[in-house]
Amino acid sequence: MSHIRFLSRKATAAIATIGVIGIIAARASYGMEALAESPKPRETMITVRPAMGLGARMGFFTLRLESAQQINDNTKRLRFQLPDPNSNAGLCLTSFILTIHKPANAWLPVIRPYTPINNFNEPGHIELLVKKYPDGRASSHLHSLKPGDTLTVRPMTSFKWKPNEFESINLIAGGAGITPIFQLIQGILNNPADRTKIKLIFGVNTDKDLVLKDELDAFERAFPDHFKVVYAISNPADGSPFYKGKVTKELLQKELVGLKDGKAIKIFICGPPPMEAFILGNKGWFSGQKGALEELGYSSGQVFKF
Ligand SMILES: Cc1cc2nc3c(=O)[nH]c(=O)nc-3n(C[C@H](O)[C@H](O)[C@H](O)COP(=O)(O)OP(=O)(O)OC[C@H]3O[C@@H](n4cnc5c(N)ncnc54)[C@H](O)[C@@H]3O)c2cc1C
Repeated sequence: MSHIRFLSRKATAAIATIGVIGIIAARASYGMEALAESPKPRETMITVRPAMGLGARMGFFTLRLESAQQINDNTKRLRFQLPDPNSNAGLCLTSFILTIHKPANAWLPVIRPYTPINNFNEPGHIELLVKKYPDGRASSHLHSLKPGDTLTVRPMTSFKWKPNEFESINLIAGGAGITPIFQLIQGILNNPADRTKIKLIFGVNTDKDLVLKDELDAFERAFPDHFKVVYAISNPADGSPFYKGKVTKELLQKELVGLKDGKAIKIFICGPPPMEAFILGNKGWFSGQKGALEELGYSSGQVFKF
C-alpha cells in the first residue's frame, strides 16, 4: 500500500511539474507574442533587458528591491529597480508580471500574478502594491523582501487596451483588486490622445483599505470630465463620508454609466472571489447563480475580468 501511495505521489508530482512548466511556457509564449503584436504607444512602452541568469532564456528577469513602504496593516508598496536605469519596463497597457520563487521546503515554485502600478513612462523602476494574506505563500514572500533582495519576474500582457475603442468604461474594484484597475486608469489619463470617460466603483471593507486613494483623488481633480470615482465601504468608520455598504445591484444600477446595449461601453472588474461571484455570477455544475450585471441587462461580451 505504502509503495503504491509512494508511486502515486511521485506520479502526481511529476504530472504537476510538467503541468506547471507547460503553463509557464504557454503563457510565456502568449505573452511574447502579445507583446510583439500589440500596438505599442510610446508612453506605454518599457524595455527590460534580460537578466543574465537562470530563466533569462524563458523571458524571466531578476529585479532588485529598492524600497518597501508599509501602506496599512496588510499592504506594502514595493519599488524594484529595473536592470537598466535608463529604460522603462517594456509593458503595454494592460500588463501584469508573474513572480516566481521556490520556498525552501517545497517541490514546486510558487508563481503568482501582480500588477505594476507606477507610471509606465518612468524609467528604471516598477512598483507593486501587495496585500499580504494570512499564510499566503507569494504575498508573505514579497512582504519578507528587504532592500537589496532580488525577485524573479516574467512580464505578461492582459487586456490589450486601444485608446478610444470605447466611449465610456466602468471599472469595479474590490480591495487589492484595485491594482490592475488603477494601471488602466493611469494609462488612459496619461495619454492626452485617449478621450475615454471612466467611472470607478471601488469597494473595500474599511476606510484604511482605500489604498491609492490619494492618487485616485488627484486624477479626479485633474481630469474632472474624464474620471469619476465612488468609494463604497462595508464597515465604515464613524463619520466616514463614503457610500456605506458593499457593492450591491442597486449601487451598480445607480452608478454605472453608458448604455447597456451600446457598443461604446465596457466594464472591467477585479476583486475578491465573493465579490466577483456576486457581480459576474457563479455558474457551474452545481450552481446557476446569475450575476448582478447580467440581471441588470449587461451582456458577458461587455465585461472583462482581470
Ligand atoms: C491578474 C492578477 C493581478 C493581480 N495583481 C495583484 C496585485 O497587484 N497585488 C496583490 O496584492 N494581489 C494581486 N493579485 C492576487 C495575487 O496574484 C495572489 O493571488 C495573492 O497575493 C495571494 O497569493 P498568495 O500566494 O499570497 O496566497 P495563497 O498561498 O494562494 O493563499 C493563501 C490564503 O489566502 C487566501 N487568498 C488568496 N488570494 C485571495 C484573494 N484574492 N482574496 C481573498 N483571499 C485570498 C486563500 O484563500 C488562502 O486561504 C493579482 C491576481 C491576478 C489574477
